[in-house]
Amino acid sequence: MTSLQLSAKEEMLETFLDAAARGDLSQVSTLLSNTPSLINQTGHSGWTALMLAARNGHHHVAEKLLLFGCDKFSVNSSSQTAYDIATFWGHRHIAGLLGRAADGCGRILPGADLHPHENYFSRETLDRQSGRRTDKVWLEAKQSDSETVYLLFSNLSPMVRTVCSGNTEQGDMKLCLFRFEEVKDLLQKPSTVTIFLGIEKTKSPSSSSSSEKAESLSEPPVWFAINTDEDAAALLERCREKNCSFPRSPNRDLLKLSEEEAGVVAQARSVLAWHSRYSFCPTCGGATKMEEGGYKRSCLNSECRSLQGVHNTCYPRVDPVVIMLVIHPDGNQCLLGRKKVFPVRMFSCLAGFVEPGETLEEAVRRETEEESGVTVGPVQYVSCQPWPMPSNLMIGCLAVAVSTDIKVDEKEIEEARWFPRQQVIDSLFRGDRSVFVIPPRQTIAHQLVRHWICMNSNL
Ligand SMILES: NC(=O)c1ccc[n+]([C@@H]2O[C@H](COP(=O)([O-])OP(=O)(O)OC[C@H]3O[C@@H](n4cnc5c(N)ncnc54)[C@H](O)[C@@H]3O)[C@@H](O)[C@H]2O)c1
Ligand SMILES: [Mg+2]
Ligand SMILES: [Mg+2]
Ligand SMILES: [Mg+2]
Ligand SMILES: [Zn+2]
Repeated sequence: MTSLQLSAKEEMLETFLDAAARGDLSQVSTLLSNTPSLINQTGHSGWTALMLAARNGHHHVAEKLLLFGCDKFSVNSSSQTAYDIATFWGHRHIAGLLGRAADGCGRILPGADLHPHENYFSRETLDRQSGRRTDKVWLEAKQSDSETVYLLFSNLSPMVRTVCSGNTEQGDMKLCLFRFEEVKDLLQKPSTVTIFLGIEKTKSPSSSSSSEKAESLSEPPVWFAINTDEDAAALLERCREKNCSFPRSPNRDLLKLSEEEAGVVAQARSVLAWHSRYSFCPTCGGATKMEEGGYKRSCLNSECRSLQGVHNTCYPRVDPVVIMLVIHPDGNQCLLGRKKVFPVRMFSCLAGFVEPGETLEEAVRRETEEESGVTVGPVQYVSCQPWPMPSNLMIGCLAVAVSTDIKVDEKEIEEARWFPRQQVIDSLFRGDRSVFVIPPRQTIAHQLVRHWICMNSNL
């Protein structure tokens, strides 16, 4: 083989890898059809096409490469598979594609059977249809539609019934769903707050049969949530189901819902909580009225500054919180802390509210330093989680420490420690509670720790 031929081959390989990295599906397909041997080859970076597609979030390219039979278990010089790369960069749709347990990935990657980075409270089962919020006529018509679904909240807790599914995805609690006829008297009461949540997402047309297609011509059901101050016991009698209740401890009880229902509750509870806390205008203290299906409050005082221009006081709040898993400079230990209120032996990631005029990276560094005395260098975003207690957005990061001495802020943290990887694996995968207990899987703290362990699972 001449050197000219060799470089032509190399050039083709680099073109192929570049197409995968850019997400150019048609070029990837053409090159593979002509030269199937390209599929698992690595370029000078030591990365395969699948790794590059996984790095840059190109789902279609990853799918095509798998279809052509590429090897998803090959590793780069840092011993990362394409799955590890997709997970690290937060491309959960690709991680899901690569991590399906059926083909043995679960054996290699302990977390592969759990949707990576699809955090609890984050599944969107409703299409929010924000454009409809200003359409009063449509909203009113939908409120009395017999297909419309209502969730009933009392004191910001949704009515649920206890079930024993035995399946963590399905949950041990189910939302009680109501129809217009069952709640129409509540809708008339001035103290009731009713918000529009969205319409049920339709299934993809290609997967539906012809009878389903005819059905889908009518609009899918619309969902609303109601918060009422009516007597809770009387409200429970409205439900046809048994074992109904309004959970007393949202922090604990709302974690028992299915992934789908948790997503709806995250949205509903945060917006309802905003209405219950912001009934007066933050600018002039005047009375306000609800608008836009519950996504706006406007001041009734015609002189109020908040009526001129756009003001964030008129819209529902989201409070950003950084939550970080701080990794020791040796790469093999992580920093976890415990608050006095935590259950015995539970340690979690450090967390704190982002302050005005602060970047996420700075908030991670400041809160870590305040709470543990540890100085942090590089910060990497991983994934986020709506946390409706009442309306936090937990922004999950990995961070690397540049100092290791711990000095806790005793006002907030009782103890913080470096935990070796082995102890974390024992607690996370073997359920060993002798050293420490990790928060439940529904928390982003748990998922960050899992992410760190899985990232390095085949090192
Ligand atoms: N889902 C999870 O895995 C997870 C884990 C840890 C914490 N959290 C949530 O993150 C939140 C913040 O964490 P933290 O308590 O460590 O924060 P933090 O370290 O900033 O300390 C909290 C204190 O900050 C002050 N504060 C500043 N802005 C605030 C705001 N907008 N709302 C309330 N208090 C504010 C208050 O004095 C409060 O006591 C907690 O309330 C908790 O609900 C969730
Ligand atoms: Mg904190
Ligand atoms: Mg703090
Ligand atoms: Mg703080
Ligand atoms: Zn006002």
